Amino acid sequence: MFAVKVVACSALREELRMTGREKRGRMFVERPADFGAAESLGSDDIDARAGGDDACTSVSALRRTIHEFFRRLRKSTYVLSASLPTFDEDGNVLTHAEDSDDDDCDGRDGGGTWKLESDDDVRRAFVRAEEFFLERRRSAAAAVAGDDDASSTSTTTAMRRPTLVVHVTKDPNASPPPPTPSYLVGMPDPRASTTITMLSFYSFPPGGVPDPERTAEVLRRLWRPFRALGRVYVATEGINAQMAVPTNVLPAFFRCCALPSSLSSSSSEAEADDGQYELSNVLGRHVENGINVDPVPVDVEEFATDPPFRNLHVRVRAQIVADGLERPLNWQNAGYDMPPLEWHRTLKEARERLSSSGGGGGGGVGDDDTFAAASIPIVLDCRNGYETQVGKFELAEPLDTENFRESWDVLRERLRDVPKDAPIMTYCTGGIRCVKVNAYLTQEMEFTNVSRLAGGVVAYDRILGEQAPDEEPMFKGVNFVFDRRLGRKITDDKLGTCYTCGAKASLISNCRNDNCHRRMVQCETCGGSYLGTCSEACKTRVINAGMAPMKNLVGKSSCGDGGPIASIEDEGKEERTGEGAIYSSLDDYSLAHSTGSPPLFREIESNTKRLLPSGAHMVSGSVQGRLLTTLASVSRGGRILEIGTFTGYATACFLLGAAQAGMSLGADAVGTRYGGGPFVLSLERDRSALGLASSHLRVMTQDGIGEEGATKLRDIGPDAKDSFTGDTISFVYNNVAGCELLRVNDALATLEEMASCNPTQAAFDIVFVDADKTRLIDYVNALVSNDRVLKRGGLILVDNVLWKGLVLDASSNGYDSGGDEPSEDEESLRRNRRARKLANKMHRFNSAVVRDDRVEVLMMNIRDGLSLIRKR
Ligand SMILES: C[S@@+](CC[C@H](N)C(=O)[O-])C[C@H]1O[C@@H](n2cnc3c(N)ncnc32)[C@H](O)[C@@H]1O
Repeated sequence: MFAVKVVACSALREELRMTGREKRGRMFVERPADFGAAESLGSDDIDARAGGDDACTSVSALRRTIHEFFRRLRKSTYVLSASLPTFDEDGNVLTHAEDSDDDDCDGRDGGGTWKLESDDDVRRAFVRAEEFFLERRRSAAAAVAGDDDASSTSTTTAMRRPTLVVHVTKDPNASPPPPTPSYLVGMPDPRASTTITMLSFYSFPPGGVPDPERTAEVLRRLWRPFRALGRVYVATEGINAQMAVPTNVLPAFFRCCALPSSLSSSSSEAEADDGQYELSNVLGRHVENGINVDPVPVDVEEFATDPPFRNLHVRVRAQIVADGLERPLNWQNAGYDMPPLEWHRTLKEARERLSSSGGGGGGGVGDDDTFAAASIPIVLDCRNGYETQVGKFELAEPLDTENFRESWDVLRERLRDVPKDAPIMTYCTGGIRCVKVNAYLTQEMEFTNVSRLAGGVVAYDRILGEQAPDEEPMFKGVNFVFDRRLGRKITDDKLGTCYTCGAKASLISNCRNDNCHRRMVQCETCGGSYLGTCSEACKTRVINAGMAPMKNLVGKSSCGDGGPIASIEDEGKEERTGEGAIYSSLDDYSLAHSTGSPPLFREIESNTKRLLPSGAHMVSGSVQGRLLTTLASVSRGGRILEIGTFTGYATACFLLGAAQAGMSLGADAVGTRYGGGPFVLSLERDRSALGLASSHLRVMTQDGIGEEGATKLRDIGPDAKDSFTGDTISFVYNNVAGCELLRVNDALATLEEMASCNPTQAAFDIVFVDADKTRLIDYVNALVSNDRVLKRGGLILVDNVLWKGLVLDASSNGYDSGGDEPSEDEESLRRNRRARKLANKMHRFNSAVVRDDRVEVLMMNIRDGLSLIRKR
């Protein structure tokens, strides 16, 4: 590759509105395979060779690469010229032309530059550049050899490419660019805006969007000059947009969206026919209720730290709101679009009528008869349950759906006995969902007096604030919105209940543990103390993962500032499986879609919590347990060695897997320690643990792993801890797999002994190292130094290799075990120091084992980290 500096002249930059990044830079041009041999050639040879080469060195190849580089460059509007870089006397690359903003555009055929008009010009340019580069390298080398004082800076700089500077200048003969569209004339630079405005709009144009792909393309191009970000969906039924636009260009943006027929803004030859495309058919006058603008713009710095959108995504979708309806309805026939102030008045009067009739009043919802007697409309909140939790209109009934598709069944049920002429008023966040709801009520359910809040709660909030600021809003609490703020406070009422402590609350957030991400209402106090997570477990995970501090959700005066992001895609997003379950995290989801653990294993876990609670966290648990069973079941011989039995959870998992392996291998005899066959040997030093483990395994082997065994396990009492009196105990599971629990003083010593002089014992397929985390490398060494204990090709499993996430920090700087944290008490300080020390050790082990070429390592980020180490 040739590295080439490319520079666009200022006139082009201005015309094409290039950003700093786009106007100059380095690109790479393919280099002919034998070009490097030029070093040994004289300049005549080089010239001769250049004529014969055709790889990169043609005008068209160069233009193609340049075109990719400057995406906005219009073909046939520019010319190319080249020059060599210039150097100062210290050897620094000057290349002043590329750094100057006032370079001219009238071609460069003097002063060290030459035109690139033919393929020969290009080839010669590269040859010249190569020759120049080699020459500089030779003289730099000579300078270093001949003069010890020659600065190394000078040497390296002289050897550094670019070898060529290519100037892209405006072609004076090119036809003039199309006129700037009227809406862009005089528009300020959007980069100069100090605030960003959030806005949303939708359109269900009569006749639909004729060509969604083409429309999406046009919108992308049309909105590019505004530097707008957001998510826009285009479907045959319409357009739905959530956007962030620099505030200083908003008026121009509105003018652009309202254009009757816009596309005179085409900026490349490929776009020449855009003028034919009537954008007014899909935008412009058909944007329902205008553009909903958030009245409180976001500061650019704040926006940049946590942007709700990173790009402008204009995507084609089957529908702009997924409705799940079997047949499409006519979205033009969707009841009365009630302006916000009329809506406000109607509700207020209804409230007064209701209270003077002795009915519910306040925020209550009466029965249909009371409402009918007082001529109270049925007000339906058509948002999902989680949106309604923190705010709603007085008198409104939530549909309480999990997703929009559920609305139809709920509406049928709710309105079954309601007279067809009863007044029904519907609302949602921005109005789009109610277009569909009201079309359904009108066309499928034949209601005749249906209205919807024009522009939804967002428009109501804005228009009431602008036009009737003294009115008390009929909407109480927080309006849930689908951008990073999640909620916008309309009144101080707290309608929600804190997920964590049960107090009244109105802040909505998503749990900061990415694996959980539960959407929840949480009070400020819990938001702070749980670091934006939903539980102690998630908080620990976030701390261990070293996540950046939470955005200041707490302490913000309104939900309109700060808080995590929810995507617009959440709207109508399905969170269910076909069976109707809802999952709050990926962990939950994966668990639910894995075969469950047998009932007996659940009881082993709960017995451990009950009888040896201080060590309960050490149990492998269901997900890892399933993995252990699976690995054992596919092992070559079903022979497993476990180091660290504790209460026998993993032992039981292995025993089940070993038996499965034995059955699929057609083993005809029970496996034993010395004779081979499916067998689990587990080493442990703690008698109480062994007492519980042996009780668990006895039940497993006698009563099975199902409900019968589980019920028996519940009867185990504390005395089981004293039941292990000898040194060993053996079991047989399913007449195929043997199991032995062996009490040892030190598992490492036992292992080293087995590895050095135990030829009679049959080797194992898998060794689970789950004890004594400080000497892991010694365990691995004992297992890989010969094949007496672990078969060649066998697996070593090492648990806790992520050490609660602390290995991350240990890897970046190493924990300072002497560091102190003034706010912590002595005990937690001591625990922290120990944890960090162990994290350092674990990190050293992980680093050493992955470099050991006797093994291959797969570290899995499950539970506390499990490494699968295969002996080569
Ligand atoms: C993490 S627990 C094992 C958990 C078990 N494998 C499971 O998943 O259910 C570690 C066990 O190793 C035992 N242990 C620690 N160091 C040991 C050593 N040097 N020799 C034998 N056992 C040891 C501890 O007593 C403890 O019961």
